Amino acid sequence: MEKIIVRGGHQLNGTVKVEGAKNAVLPVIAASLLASSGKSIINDVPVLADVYTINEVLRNLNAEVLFDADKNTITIDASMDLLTEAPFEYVRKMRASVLVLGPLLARFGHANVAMPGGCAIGSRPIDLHLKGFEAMGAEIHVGNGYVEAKANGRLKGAKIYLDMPSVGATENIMMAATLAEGVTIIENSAKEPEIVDLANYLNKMGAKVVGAGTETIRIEGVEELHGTDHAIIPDRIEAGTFMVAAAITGGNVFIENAESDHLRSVISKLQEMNVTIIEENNGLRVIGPDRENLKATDIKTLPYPGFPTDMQSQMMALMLQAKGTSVITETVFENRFMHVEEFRRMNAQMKIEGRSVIMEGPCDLQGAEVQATDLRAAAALILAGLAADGYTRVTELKHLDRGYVNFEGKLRGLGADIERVADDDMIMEVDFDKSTMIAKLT
Ligand SMILES: CC(=O)N[C@H]1[C@@H](OP(=O)(O)OP(=O)(O)OC[C@H]2O[C@@H](n3ccc(=O)[nH]c3=O)[C@H](O)[C@@H]2O)O[C@H](CO)[C@@H](O)[C@@H]1O
Ligand SMILES: C=C(OP(=O)(O)O)C(=O)O
Repeated sequence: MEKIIVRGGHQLNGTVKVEGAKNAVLPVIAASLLASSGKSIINDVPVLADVYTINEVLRNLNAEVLFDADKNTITIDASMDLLTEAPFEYVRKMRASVLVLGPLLARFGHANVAMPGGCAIGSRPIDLHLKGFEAMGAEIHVGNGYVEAKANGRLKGAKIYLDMPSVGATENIMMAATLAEGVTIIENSAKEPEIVDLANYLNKMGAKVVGAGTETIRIEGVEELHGTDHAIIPDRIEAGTFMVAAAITGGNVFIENAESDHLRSVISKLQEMNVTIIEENNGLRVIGPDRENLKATDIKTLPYPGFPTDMQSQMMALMLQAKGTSVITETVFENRFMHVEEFRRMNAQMKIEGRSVIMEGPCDLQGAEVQATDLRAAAALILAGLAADGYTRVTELKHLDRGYVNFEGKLRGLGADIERVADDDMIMEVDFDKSTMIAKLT
C-alpha cells in the first residue's frame, strides 16, 4: 500500500504551477457528448485519476477519446450513435459520472446511469438534477440501483427553481437544456467559476447560454451542437491548497496561474490570519507569517462566492497552528469532518459541536500515521504534516490522486521533505532515518 511520508519543519519557497481545474474539466468532458458533429479538443487537462475515469465512461458509451497526457490535451469524437448506459463501476469511483445523464438524455432521449449513492462527505442525493429533467418533460425511473431517464422526442424548455444552488444539478440541467425545444431558465443556480467555464464551452459548441455565474441562467435550445476547442480554467482549489502550504510553513511561494478573482474568500480569510498575499502578473505570491503571528479566525463554508467547502479541511490544518480560538462551520455537506479524528492523532486539540469544529491553537502537531478520508482531507493531512514535529504518514492515497497532480513532487520542489513510498520495506528505511534523527536530537 502506498503512503506519503512527510517530515515537518521545512519552510516552502519558490514557484509552483497550478493545473487545469478538476471540477471544470469533468463537466466539459461530459458535455462533449452533446456534439453530433466534429471533434472536441480540450486543453490544459490535469492528469488525474478522475479524468481517466470519466474518459473510460465516455469510451464505454462508444465515444472515441484520445488523452495525450504529455500535452494535457483530450480529443473526443462523439459524433457517432452512442450507447446510453453508465455502469456502477465508474459512478462508484467518481460521482461526477452522473454528469453524462443530461447530455445523453438531451441528445438521444435516453440515459441509464447508476445511482451515485453517498460518500465520505455526505449523502449527496441527485434529486435536484432529476426534478430539472422531469420539468423538461423527461420520465424518470429509479430502480435496481439505476436511474433511467427517457424523453419522448426533444426535451422541452422549462422554468426550474433549484432548492439549493447545486453545482452538479446546474451543470446537468444546463447541458440538457442546450438541445431542448424552447427556453429553459434555471433560478437559484450555482455561480461557481466552473459553471461559467462550462457555459463558455457549450456556447463555443453552438449553444445559447447566458447568465452563467449569476443566479439565473437562460438557455435557448438549439437543434444540434458541434465539436470545438477549449482551454480549462486553473484549479482554484489546488491553488488554495498551495496557498495554505506556504502559510503553514511561514514560506514565500509564487502560485503561478492562480486566478485571484476565483479565490476572493480564501484570500480574505488568509489575510485575516496575517498571511501576506500579493497579486502579481499571472499568479499570487503568498508569504506566511512567523508561527507566533498566525491569527485565529472563523470560517463558514458556503456556495460560491462564499468560502469553498473544498478548502475546509486544508484551512483547518492552518487554523490548528493559529493563536487563539478558531471555528469552522460546514454548511454545504452534512458529514465533512471525518478528517478531525485523523488530526487528533497528530495531537490536534479540537472538538465538534453540531456542524462546527472548534480549535484552540496553536497546537503542537506531532507526526503520526493517518488515513486520508476523502480527497481534500488527504491534502490537509499532508499540510499538517509539513508543520508537525517528526514524520507523518498518510495512507489511502487513492483519494489524493483523484484531484492533485504530483502533489508530493510539487511540494518537494518547494523544499518540503516528502516522499511517496510503495511498500513497507521503504518505510523501514525511513524508520531507520527517524531513529538516527532522534538520536541526533537527544
Ligand atoms: C465534480 C465537482 O464539481 N464536485 C464539486 C461539486 O459537487 P456536487 O456537484 O456534487 O455538489 P452540489 O453543489 O451538488 O452539492 C451541494 C449540496 O447540495 C446537496 N444536493 C445536491 C444535489 C441534489 O440533487 N440534491 C442535493 O441535496 C448535496 O448533498 C450537498 O449537500 O460541488 C461541491 C460543492 O461546491 C464541491 O464540494 C465538489 O468538489
Ligand atoms: C468533493 C470533491 O469532489 P467530488 O465532487 O468529485 O467528490 C472535491 O473536489 O473536493
